[in-house]
Amino acid sequence: FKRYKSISPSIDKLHSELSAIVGKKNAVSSLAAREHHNHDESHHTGGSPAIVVWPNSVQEVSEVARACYLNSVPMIPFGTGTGLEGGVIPKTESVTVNLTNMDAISDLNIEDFDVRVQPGVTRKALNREIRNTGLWFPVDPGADASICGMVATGASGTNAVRYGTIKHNVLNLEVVLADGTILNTGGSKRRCRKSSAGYNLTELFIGSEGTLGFITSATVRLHGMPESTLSAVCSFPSVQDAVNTSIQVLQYSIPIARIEFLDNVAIKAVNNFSKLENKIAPTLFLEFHGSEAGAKEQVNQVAEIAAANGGTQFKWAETVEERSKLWQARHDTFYALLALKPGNKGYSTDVCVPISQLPAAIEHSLSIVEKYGILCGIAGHVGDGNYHCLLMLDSDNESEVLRAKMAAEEIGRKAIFLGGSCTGEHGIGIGKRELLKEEVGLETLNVMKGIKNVLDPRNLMNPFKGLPEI
Ligand SMILES: Cc1cc2c(cc1C)N(C[C@H](O)[C@H](O)[C@H](O)COP(=O)(O)OP(=O)(O)OC[C@H]1O[C@@H](n3cnc4c(N)ncnc43)[C@H](O)[C@@H]1O)c1[nH]c(=O)[nH]c(=O)c1N2
Ligand SMILES: O=C(O)C(=O)Cc1ccccc1
Ligand SMILES: [Mn+2]
Repeated sequence: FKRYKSISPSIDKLHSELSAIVGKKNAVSSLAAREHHNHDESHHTGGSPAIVVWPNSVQEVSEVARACYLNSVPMIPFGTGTGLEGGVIPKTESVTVNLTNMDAISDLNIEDFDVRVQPGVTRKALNREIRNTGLWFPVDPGADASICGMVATGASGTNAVRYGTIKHNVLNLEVVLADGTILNTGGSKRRCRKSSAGYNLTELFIGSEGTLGFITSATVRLHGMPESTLSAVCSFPSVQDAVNTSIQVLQYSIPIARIEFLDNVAIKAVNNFSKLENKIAPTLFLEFHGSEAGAKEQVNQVAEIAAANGGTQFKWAETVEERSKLWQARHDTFYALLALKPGNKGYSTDVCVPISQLPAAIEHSLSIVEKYGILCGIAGHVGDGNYHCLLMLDSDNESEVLRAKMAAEEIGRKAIFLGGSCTGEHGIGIGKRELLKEEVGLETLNVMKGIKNVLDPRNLMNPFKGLPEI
């Protein structure tokens, strides 16, 4: 294989220093390693890292950070690379720190419903490990992402309407700062449900996208498995009818576990990709958790609301297999949509609005994609007011790339206008830095920059991501 030819001699010096810390085979500049770490699952592109390192412990992460810090070389934390905002893509000559070798699950406290995971632990791996405890970890982005990566992006998924996002499920974080300092955001060994002690540094790191430091372990909450789980699909005459149903379900405070919207394009894509036979119509995928009687009561209430909005009778996923096929199809919607136009890339939007504004926001998004002539499928965690338009684009078609970018920006801007956010769960990454400014305002942005400056004064942690330029 070809070795990386550094543009600065300091990279070669740093490479030997890193090899001394993590071992030669864990500090690599081969083309394969560099290419493996030059993309995520988004349409974003950029460069490759100069060196990739695989530390095996928090001490090694700290020493790696210290070496990069002293050599003034940028660092990029890398989880499972499933991000949708280009967060792991180098924009400058950098060292990528792949944290997946650190994959311990420890401190499982069944009575307290909590556990500690290192960055190599994915949400599925954790759930496999604890399957016999009667507990589970509910935060479920479509991909089998690392839990620490989910913390870094402020992720959520289909269960958030009932169980919260990652933010509501983190109790403490161990982090390594750019200069190698190791700290616990809530204090060493803290794992209580509540604390009013000092500033909330745990939340500061949630959604920090690798720009403040490395998350080297997360203490997260677990939940009891429900006694009864019922899943169903319901289709509606219009997008508005489906969305109104989800708003009313929330207004009645029905503790629904999952309420996911797919538009016609997404349903067609999912049918093809996952071999399902749903009616091509605006659709809700639903799930109810509770005692047997409790789940049934929720079903009756939601069925009544759906019927009042013109919804069809529920089509039930009867068996465990059918149920997991249904939710796997929902989790694969991104790839199902991409498969509609092979060779195309998907530009995903991720707006989140107050639920009362969902109908206006979705209607506006549909008018924007029509205006720009972009093929788009919509999938949404409508119970949270969060939905994604996947804008399909041929990356060789300059006009289409530009039109998709403009459409995504207008969709984000409208959400901000409606009191919402340009990103509910994917993060700012490379593409939404200007929207962040519009969303939070200059004063707030300046405080963010001040915090960044204190934690990372040399701007070495994942530069050109998250925040607009300092
Ligand atoms: C098909 C499909 C479906 C979905 C999604 C992706 C795909 C491909 N996602 C997006 C993605 O799974 C989500 O953003 C994950 O949180 C990313 O976790 P990774 O470990 O892959 O982070 P990845 O390695 O991609 O990194 C993402 C960002 O976090 C930083 N980072 C990663 N690990 C870190 C660590 N230990 N310390 C510090 N920084 C770190 C990186 O530097 C980067 O900026 C998603 N998301 C979502 O919220 N809801 C959803 O429904 C979906 N659905
Ligand atoms: O499936 C999801 O919820 C995602 O976040 C990924 C995605 C993005 C855009 C369209 C469909 C799915
Ligand atoms: Mn999503």
